[in-house]
Amino acid sequence: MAELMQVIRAEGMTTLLTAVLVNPDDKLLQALTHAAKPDLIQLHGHETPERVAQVRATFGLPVIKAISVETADDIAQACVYDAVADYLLFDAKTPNGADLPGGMGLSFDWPLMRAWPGKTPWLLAGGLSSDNVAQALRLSGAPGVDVSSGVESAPGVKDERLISGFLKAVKSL
Ligand SMILES: O=C(O)c1ccccc1NCC(=O)[C@H](O)[C@H](O)COP(=O)(O)O
Repeated sequence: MAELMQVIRAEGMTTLLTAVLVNPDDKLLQALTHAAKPDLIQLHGHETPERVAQVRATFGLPVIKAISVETADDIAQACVYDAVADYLLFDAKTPNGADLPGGMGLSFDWPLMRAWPGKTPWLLAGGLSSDNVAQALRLSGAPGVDVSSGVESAPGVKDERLISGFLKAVKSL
């Protein structure tokens, strides 16, 4: 973690701590927000717009709602979260039966995001790396990005060299 913070500071960036959770109940959220004091909560499961609003109101933190995307219809249906979540994270849909709903290095068709009509600030995620992030930003029009496995040297192992390369690729645009 110390090395990671050095890399981020060396790139002249600040950090916010985001708690990423899948369909959490209030008990888990209570324990986590108390123990880790995150700056944001990311909901990466099947949370309804009502549940997103409830989490926001109950815990007093900004909420990022992840939207799983495979087709244009998935993006159109995300309108129900517009102005409910503080941020939306458009991520690739994982296959049925996958172990995780995110962090799998899968991409979706980036130009589909050009049809997103919402007003909520949003991020693009899914299969990004220093090699493709410029193209992803250009094709999707995303105002920001999120990355996980593209900066890992092995599953779950973040790599400071890959993180630095990713940050440089984004900052050079
Ligand atoms: O990253 C995980 O391991 C993960 C596990 C369960 C739910 C969500 C998870 N990640 C959420 C993210 O926001 C990832 O950064 C996003 O899915 C992009 O991942 P990747 O395609 O590996 O860059």
